[in-house]
Amino acid sequence: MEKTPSYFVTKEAPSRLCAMNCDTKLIVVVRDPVTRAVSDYTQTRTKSPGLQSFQTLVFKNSSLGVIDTSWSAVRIGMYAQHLENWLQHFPLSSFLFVSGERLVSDPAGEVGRVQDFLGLKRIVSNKHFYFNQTKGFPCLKKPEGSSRPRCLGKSKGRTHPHIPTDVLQKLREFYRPFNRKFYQMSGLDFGWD
Ligand SMILES: Nc1ncnc2c1ncn2[C@@H]1O[C@H](COP(=O)(O)OS(=O)(=O)O)[C@@H](OP(=O)(O)O)[C@H]1O
Repeated sequence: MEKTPSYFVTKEAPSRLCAMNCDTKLIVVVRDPVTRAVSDYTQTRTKSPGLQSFQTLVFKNSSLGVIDTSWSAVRIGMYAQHLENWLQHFPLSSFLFVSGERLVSDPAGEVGRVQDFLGLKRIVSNKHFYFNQTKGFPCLKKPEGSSRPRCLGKSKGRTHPHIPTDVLQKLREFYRPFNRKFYQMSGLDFGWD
């Protein structure tokens, strides 16, 4: 098993992976691309505190409101385009799409789907999670080999900066056709718009 978010958006990844093993099972965690873009920006800004504002980076031309698709924070969320590339090499049945939103609201349910997809016994269930009020996210009650609860690290679940509503709205409109196409291709409606 291996994971990195960049596989999904790397042009050469599907052909290379298929050359290695075309029966590989593929799990893709997707969340609302607007929130994803802000999350991505938040992450980059942590590493480069002098980074320009989100609204400066997201537009190619702010007066015309043209979204800059060359900005990776935007490009990665164009899921339909990336999936199209993967479907040249892998059948849809090789994929499990995990909802990033449900991973937070119902972690056991989403992990249950992962276990089924991988042909594993449903070992992880509701009883393994609790909602940590301080973190604001679900955490593991008792990870294997430890007697103490464990949440994901500080870099997961950071507070996002405030982005003006009209900017988010423009981005939401931009993503709508890509989202619709992604729902069609995957056969799943993630309800992002
Ligand atoms: N249980 C739990 N605890 C903490 N965080 C959770 C959890 N479940 C999902 N998330 C969401 O995971 C987001 C970070 O994941 P990334 O995809 O950025 O991770 S990575 O790219 O693989 O490093 C992170 O995004 P941000 O909120 O933008 O930080 C979280 O919203």
